[in-house]
Amino acid sequence: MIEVDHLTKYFGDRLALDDVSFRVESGKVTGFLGPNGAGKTTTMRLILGLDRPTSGMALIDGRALQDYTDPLCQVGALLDAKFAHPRRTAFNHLVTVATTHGIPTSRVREVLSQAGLEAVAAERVGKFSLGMTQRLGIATALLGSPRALILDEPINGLDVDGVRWFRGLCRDLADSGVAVFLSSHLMSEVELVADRVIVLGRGRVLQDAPLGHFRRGTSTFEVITEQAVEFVGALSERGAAVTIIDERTCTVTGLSAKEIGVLALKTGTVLEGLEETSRSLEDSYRELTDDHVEYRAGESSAASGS
Ligand SMILES: Nc1ncnc2c1ncn2[C@@H]1O[C@H](COP(=O)(O)OP(=O)(O)OP(=O)(O)O)[C@@H](O)[C@H]1O
Repeated sequence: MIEVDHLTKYFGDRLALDDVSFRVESGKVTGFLGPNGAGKTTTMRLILGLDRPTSGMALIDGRALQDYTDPLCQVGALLDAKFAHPRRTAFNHLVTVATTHGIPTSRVREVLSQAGLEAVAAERVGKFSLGMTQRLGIATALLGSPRALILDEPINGLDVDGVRWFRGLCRDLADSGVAVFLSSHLMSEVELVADRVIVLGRGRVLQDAPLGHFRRGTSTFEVITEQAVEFVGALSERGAAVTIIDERTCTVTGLSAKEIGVLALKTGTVLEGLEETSRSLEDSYRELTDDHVEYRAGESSAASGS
């Protein structure tokens, strides 16, 4: 398990992380979402001991990563897509990392197979597409059979096959007890693989919940009735948010289907239609982070403090 405990990080006078705490549990895939500049990479670097926090700490199964003698067997990481020397072959890159960490070459063949890179093992890394480079980065992270995996934007550059492969890999690793922690700025990527989602905005945790929680918050119902005018009044009085579509149709959020049905019964409203029309998870994630976006198209510099 990865424990992040009250991490705060300043770069000069710039506050990048503000008292961030969460857990990444073993046996689960945890998505780490947030807009550009939210602090995802900074958090991952602090967990890996690549930067020092201003305050707080990050622990892997109760100890800082630097305190382990076999860090590669504790945490495998992919932070930078340009991690390998471009003139090395994929095989040689993996062998170099393996031998410097006392890992046998047989493990290199295993991770090449896991990453679907056997056919290109003898090719130079410099010729790899972004997707192949991501696969090699993930293979490298897997070398030490680690108990936790930290992957920064791993889906970036993967094609449809690659995403399917990655989803299966994450599931298998989590099922074998690994704590999988992966970042993205897109909910559409994270919802494919994650059990739990942590949303970061401007250095703060905005949400930390199972994926299903995001789905629950997105239920909208389309209601069709000849008595729409009266029923809209009753729905609003009951605290629902109602949008009138036409004289017979409205959409309702904030109530369950059962609550809408009971209200219709009580008010003598004949419902001709009651259908759930969920918004996408991406919509609810955008809504959550909208006030915390640091960089937007058309803005020349980062907004601050608002
Ligand atoms: N070495 C550094 N020096 C100064 N500021 C930094 C440094 N690294 C990160 N920052 C700042 O810290 C904040 C968080 O950056 P970080 O890269 O962690 O965000 P992120 O969520 O990973 O974003 P992205 O999705 O764009 O990679 C940003 O405002 C960034 O400019």
